[in-house]
Amino acid sequence: MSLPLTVLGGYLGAGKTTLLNRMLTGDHGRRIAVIVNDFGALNVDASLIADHAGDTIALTNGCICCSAADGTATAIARILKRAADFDHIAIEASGVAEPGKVARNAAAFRLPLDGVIVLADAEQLPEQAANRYTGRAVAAQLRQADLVVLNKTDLASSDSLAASRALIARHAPAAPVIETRHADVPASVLFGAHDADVGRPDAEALAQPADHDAAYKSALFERAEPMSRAEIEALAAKLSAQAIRAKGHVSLAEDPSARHLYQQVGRRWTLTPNGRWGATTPSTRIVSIGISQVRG
Ligand SMILES: Nc1nc2c(ncn2[C@@H]2O[C@H](COP(=O)(O)OP(=O)(O)OP(=O)(O)O)[C@@H](O)[C@H]2O)c(=O)[nH]1
Repeated sequence: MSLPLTVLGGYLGAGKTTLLNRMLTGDHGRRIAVIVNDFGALNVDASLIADHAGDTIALTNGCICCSAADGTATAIARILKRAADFDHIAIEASGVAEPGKVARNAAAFRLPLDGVIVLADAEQLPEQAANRYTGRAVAAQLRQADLVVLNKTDLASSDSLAASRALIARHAPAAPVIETRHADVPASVLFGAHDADVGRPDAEALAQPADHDAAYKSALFERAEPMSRAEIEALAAKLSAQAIRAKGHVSLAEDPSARHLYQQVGRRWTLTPNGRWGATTPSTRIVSIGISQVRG
């Protein structure tokens, strides 16, 4: 029995986990097995994924379209052993992965590809596309999309929204585009994104070797003692100057019993309560991804 596969791609912080959670909690009755791949040493995404009727398999340390491709194969094989328990497989690729390559790696299992959905950050896309380090990856991701979700329209200025639309039209001219806040895409659009008439992975781009593990560096900031809000602000200033994306949990001195979630995309960061520590020893662990390493 084979299960339809959806690959969620898109650059670091574009909203893939947010969209995945919508897929998992949507009122569509499908039981979804999930494979998530975080680039850094912590699989923060796995801890942010909503409760759902399927399984979540987390793959860390490497990008699943290149070095960790074997991990994907093992994860898919594990899911297929219990295929009767699921209706669908969703893979959230890391933010630096080429989702078309992830879909191609999964093709060995003869899973029907339901769609490659690529998220784009309406606020940051123009800058990411113009950046000499990130531009190629962002363009390749868009070219591989069956459906583009232009997300974070609430944060984007009218100029960056217009520039984002133009970039998508250039790199993914055949793909339908849906503009969203907080990846609010209806289930009817989420499933069945792959249509024979729309864009498909760019064969030339897929043939090129990728080595994202060499191009990007991930660093882990760890602190056992609780950190004050002022210390977090100072850390955020440093991280946002050096890292494209950072996320992790924070032990906040001002609110020691609550676990806090640090999320940073580009220069924008948030710190929000995220459950309690429970049996886990409170500590701060933030993984950052950038072109250069960040040390605490
Ligand atoms: N304001 C705003 N924030 C958003 C929106 N979508 C997602 N976010 C926030 O942006 C941050 C990154 O979202 P994620 O869904 O984790 O992004 P991601 O693509 O999974 O990130 P990586 O896996 O690290 O590449 C989180 O803090 C989200 O809550 C949106 O439309 N508007």
